[in-house]
Amino acid sequence: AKYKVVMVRHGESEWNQKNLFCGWYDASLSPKGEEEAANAGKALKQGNYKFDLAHTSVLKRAQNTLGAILKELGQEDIPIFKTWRLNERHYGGLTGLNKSETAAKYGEEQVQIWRRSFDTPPPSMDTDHAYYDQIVNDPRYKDEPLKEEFPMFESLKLTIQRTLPYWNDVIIPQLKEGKQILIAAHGNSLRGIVKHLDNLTEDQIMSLNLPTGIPFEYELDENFKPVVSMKFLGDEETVKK
Ligand SMILES: O=C1c2ccccc2C(=O)c2c1cc(NS(=O)(=O)c1ccccc1O)c(O)c2O
Repeated sequence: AKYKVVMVRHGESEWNQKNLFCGWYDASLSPKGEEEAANAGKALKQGNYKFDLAHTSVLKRAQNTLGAILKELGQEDIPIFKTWRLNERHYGGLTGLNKSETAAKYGEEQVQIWRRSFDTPPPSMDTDHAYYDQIVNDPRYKDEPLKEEFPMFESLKLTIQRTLPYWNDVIIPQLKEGKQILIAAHGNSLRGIVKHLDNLTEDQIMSLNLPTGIPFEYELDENFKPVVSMKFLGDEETVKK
């Protein structure tokens, strides 16, 4: 195929482990997540992958997944682009809540509505939220997003709408230049790219849960249409999961 691009969802975070909505909170990888990241690097090394550059989010669980992979590959010196547009979906006021707290606060039926909907947003993260200051005042966001576009909540639709411009305006031109690219990001930002590439419906993308720490490859034709979609890379055992 004319183009290839490799993507990987970051390894398990400490908040995934505790089943908390994480979103824009900058949680660390759990020990398991670190191991998943190293295994992803081993799988890519096995496949003899050579990257020219990488893209990731401004969140350390994705950045550290990328770092572990590049360390395994011995390619730690390639350019790394970090962008809020590849961040995880912003879960607004649900950030930091677990399953029972969410159901207790909003009711089971509201949870089911949120789970099933593409464009129903969670409640906003208000200024009194425990993590509001830590997130909004983070120096990483000094230049962007702009004040007026800084999200306080996101539906999956809104997440995809702010991820796709980065794919189209930054990554596609680099693919056209012949760059071999690795993207280490989050479940929902990667859903946006996958939905776009495979022209999936809202229901199809909502039922797709990308596994953590298992790289997958797209092979694209000259019009960036998939010739091979989501080919998982890894040892037989891992890929079979
Ligand atoms: O409440 C939500 C939700 C609310 C607002 C936007 C998106 C979602 C959402 O995407 C979601 C939810 C719950 C669960 N399962 S859960 O009810 O077991 C659950 C709740 C809270 C924290 C983690 C849990 O696993 C999911 O698997 C989801 O994908």
